[in-house]
Amino acid sequence: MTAPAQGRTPLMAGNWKMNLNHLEAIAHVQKLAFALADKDYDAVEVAVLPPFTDLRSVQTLVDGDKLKIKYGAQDISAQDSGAYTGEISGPMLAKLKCTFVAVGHSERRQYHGENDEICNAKVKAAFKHGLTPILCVGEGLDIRKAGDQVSYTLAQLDGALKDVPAEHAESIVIAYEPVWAIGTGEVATPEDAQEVCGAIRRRLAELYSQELADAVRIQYGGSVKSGNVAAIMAQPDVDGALIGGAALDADEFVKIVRFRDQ
Ligand SMILES: O=C[C@H](O)COP(=O)(O)O
Repeated sequence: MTAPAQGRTPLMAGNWKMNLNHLEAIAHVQKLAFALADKDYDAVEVAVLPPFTDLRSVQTLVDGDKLKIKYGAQDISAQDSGAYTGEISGPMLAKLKCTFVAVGHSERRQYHGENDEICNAKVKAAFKHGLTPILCVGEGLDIRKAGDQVSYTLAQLDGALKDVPAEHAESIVIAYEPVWAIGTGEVATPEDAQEVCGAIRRRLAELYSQELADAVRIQYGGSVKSGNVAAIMAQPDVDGALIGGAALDADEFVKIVRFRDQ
């Protein structure tokens, strides 16, 4: 087994989006746990990001059976509490022992108007409550066609990390998700993924330090499947994947987690 680049443990996270109710969630996580209950499973960190309504069920299962699977939410409010109908706060997610929370997923940006300022507030809210943000960045098709994918994505990174101190930023996870590859079956080439993930790491070194940049995990997301994950993971600056559609099939997700076996 090859050692993870720079000692970074790969993170494979399944973003279920608005799929699987709390009963289906229990069955799904049990299946993952059974399939991943061996020693190699320690070489990859595995997480699921279910809908809010599933989190208590997943927590009960993970706690009760002492599973190594981690879990988190798909969004977080920038506020701690109060009259914010429909929102879920950092303290609520922390109480559910969430490890991760996705921030700025392109679907939040597209359908809920989340801009870099909002993402910045949400990143800070996550850290305030001991949660690890998985900050999603990435360009749309027009930007890609114009060849501006690196500058566009780095501007999103800069905006979301504004005034985030190094002691927090060192544990962030960045997910590079080109919007044109999400749910389309059109996966970025490994070289496309490396180009932007490498640029993200260089920007982290400029914003903070090389040491911090070397420690941060950068995922690729966008039509990841068992058949393409190994080539993407072979890139030096790709440390995992944020998986949407393929994460809803437990067998397929397990194959992705076991990318080294392919
Ligand atoms: O969060 C996951 C991404 O949006 C990727 O989704 P996908 O694997 O269905 O393309």
